[in-house]
Amino acid sequence: MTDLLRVRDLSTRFFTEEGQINAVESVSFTVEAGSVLGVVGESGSGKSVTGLSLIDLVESPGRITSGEIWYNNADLAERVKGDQPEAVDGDFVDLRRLSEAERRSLRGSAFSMIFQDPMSSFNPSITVGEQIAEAAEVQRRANANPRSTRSRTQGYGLGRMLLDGVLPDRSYTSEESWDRAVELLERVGIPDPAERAEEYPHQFSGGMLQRAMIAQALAGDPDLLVADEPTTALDVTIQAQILDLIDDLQETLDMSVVLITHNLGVIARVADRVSVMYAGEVVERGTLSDVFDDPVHPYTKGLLGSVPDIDRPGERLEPIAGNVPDLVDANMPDRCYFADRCPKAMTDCLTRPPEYEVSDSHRARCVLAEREYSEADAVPDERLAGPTDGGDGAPAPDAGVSDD
Ligand SMILES: Nc1ncnc2c1ncn2[C@@H]1O[C@H](COP(=O)(O)OP(=O)(O)OP(=O)(O)O)[C@@H](O)[C@H]1O
Ligand code: NI
Repeated sequence: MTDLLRVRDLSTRFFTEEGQINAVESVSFTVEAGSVLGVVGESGSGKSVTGLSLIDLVESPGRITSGEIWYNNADLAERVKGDQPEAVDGDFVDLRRLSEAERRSLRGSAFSMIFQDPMSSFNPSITVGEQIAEAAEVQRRANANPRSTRSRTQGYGLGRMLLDGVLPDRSYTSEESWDRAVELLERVGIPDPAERAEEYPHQFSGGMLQRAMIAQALAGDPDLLVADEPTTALDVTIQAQILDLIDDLQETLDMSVVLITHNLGVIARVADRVSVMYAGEVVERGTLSDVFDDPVHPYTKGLLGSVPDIDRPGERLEPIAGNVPDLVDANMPDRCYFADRCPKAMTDCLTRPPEYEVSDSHRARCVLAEREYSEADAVPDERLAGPTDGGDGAPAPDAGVSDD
């Protein structure tokens, strides 16, 4: 299977008054062409910021601070090669080394995104059909003249992303784009699409509007759709329908999907590959079966509810008690970020673990990929979970930890 995206050591930080927040920390993963990558993890683990980073939508005070995002696109590689040979490797282009204008021109056409709340993607005072036609129109014009995608900011999530603006009336969109909008609405399963296209967002149910947002995201025929909690706000039956739709579109349109969710059931239903995020890092990744049937990281096992208590009776019976670290750089311990919550923490875990290779397809940022758990090496509890260290990264002392 060919790769669509190869993400290497990507880090995204926010520079806030509270300090530097390491929202995404040296993350690597691959998105295969024509497949679904599920990104799962607790709230605050960096899933959304990872998705935004992929399509270059991180806003101030945040920015990508390092890493590479290699995108497989032979035409783009050919176009860029002359000016920027260092940004090209075969058919792959490192998006991070492209100009702002070049990256912008890929939004909507190469990459698109949908969110949890479709209402935020639509302007309430413009018909749904018109807004989808605008997205189609922008892509049509961009395709005609790839270097001139203009921006007009107005502030509706997806619309803004796709066209950076809302055109004031229908005269700006062509008949062709309107027809395309109706076709897209039909494609996402909206009955009577020609009539529904004339309606306003508030006339759509939540599920129907979610479908319409997907239609809008598909207007540019993207290679990659990033779907951030696309079904979280919907009731269970509708959730299943939307997931099936995304799965179906992924196959018939031969695009790749990055599906962000905290729901393992959602992942199990549609993902081919899985990245498990914890505290801004990908702690385990692999095929669905690598991660679900053969998890290595105690965090993954905890998420799956399969950490056996019998290994350490009487201790941490809750699979994953405690909270995700706050990701403020100064508070991040110089040890495995999960060690404080881990039922299998060993002295090895007092240094930062690399990503270990479990198999060709499977990686885990945990020493248990290499060795068995040993009771003899268990870390004394005083060295974990206490107040954060003094900043030099040394573990807290073994004795004399005060409780105040
Ligand atoms: N605009 C911002 N300014 C400052 N910090 C931010 C901003 N956006 C995100 N963060 C921080 O980045 C970290 C990762 O957030 P992110 O939204 O990616 O988590 P998530 O895994 O998507 O969580 P959830 O499941 O709740 O959506 C969090 O610590 C969050 O506070
Ligand atoms: Ni999120």
